[in-house]
Amino acid sequence: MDRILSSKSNVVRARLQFHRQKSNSLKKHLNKVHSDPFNSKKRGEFYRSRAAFKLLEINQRCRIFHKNCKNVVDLGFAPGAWTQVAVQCLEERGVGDYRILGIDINEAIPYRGCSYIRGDLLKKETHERIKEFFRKDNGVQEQVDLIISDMMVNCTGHDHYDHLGSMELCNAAMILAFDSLKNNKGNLVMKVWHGAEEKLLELRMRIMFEKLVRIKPESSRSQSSELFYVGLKKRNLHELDIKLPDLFGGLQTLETIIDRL
Ligand SMILES: C[S@@+](CC[C@H](N)C(=O)[O-])C[C@H]1O[C@@H](n2cnc3c(N)ncnc32)[C@H](O)[C@@H]1O
Repeated sequence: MDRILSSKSNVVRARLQFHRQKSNSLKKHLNKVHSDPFNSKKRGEFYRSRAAFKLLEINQRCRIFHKNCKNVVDLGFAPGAWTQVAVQCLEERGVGDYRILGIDINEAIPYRGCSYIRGDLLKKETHERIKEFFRKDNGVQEQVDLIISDMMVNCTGHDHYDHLGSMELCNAAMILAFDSLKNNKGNLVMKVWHGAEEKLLELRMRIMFEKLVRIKPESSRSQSSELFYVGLKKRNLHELDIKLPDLFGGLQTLETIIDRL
């Protein structure tokens, strides 16, 4: 009987400890949310997520939403805060005839005046659907002025895996940029998860764009490994005789290309 009672009280003690731990971690989470100055609900803003503030900061630094920016692709659209920022900034600049296409592997609710396609950017079929969207009725293919990518894989918590997943998504965004971004004008914003393969990505971006800016926005949590690469003014790679396989070559190939730019 005594043994049953003591094992029962052990169970009760363990339960209490579990609830205490649970409420401690919940408290920690709530503290983080409440003390976050970029929590959009706290700021009474209308954005669908706090991600909006990162893009606002990037735009402040790089002026990506200018008056000649009309065709925009938002990769990793859901829940849609970056598209909200794009609409707001373009309307403020007086751009009325913009076309914004959001792409996400997950289901999402489109934003007013914008379009959305559910698709995986790692699949060729999604690239084809994006091109189709910007093809006019007379068959003329319109080029894109700006690609913004906030895509990220589901974090495993293992930084290196997450980095490799992010690199794959960045490469897919760069392939889209290679095919669809306007020469001598087009810009690309890309979320990058910091890690070992970043050097390759940086060289590719330096080849593809006249200018590369790396930004860690204040609104991005300091403990997070994310940062943003902004490529400004896409070079005319066709004129420079640089093909896609060259761009995805190894370190030595990339350095040789950079030397002759
Ligand atoms: C950080 S969230 C984007 C937040 C968004 N920028 C906003 O402002 O609301 C990252 C998104 O990338 C999407 N994503 C991840 N892998 C993808 C893929 N292969 N193709 C398309 N979207 C992808 C996820 O579904 C997720 O919605």
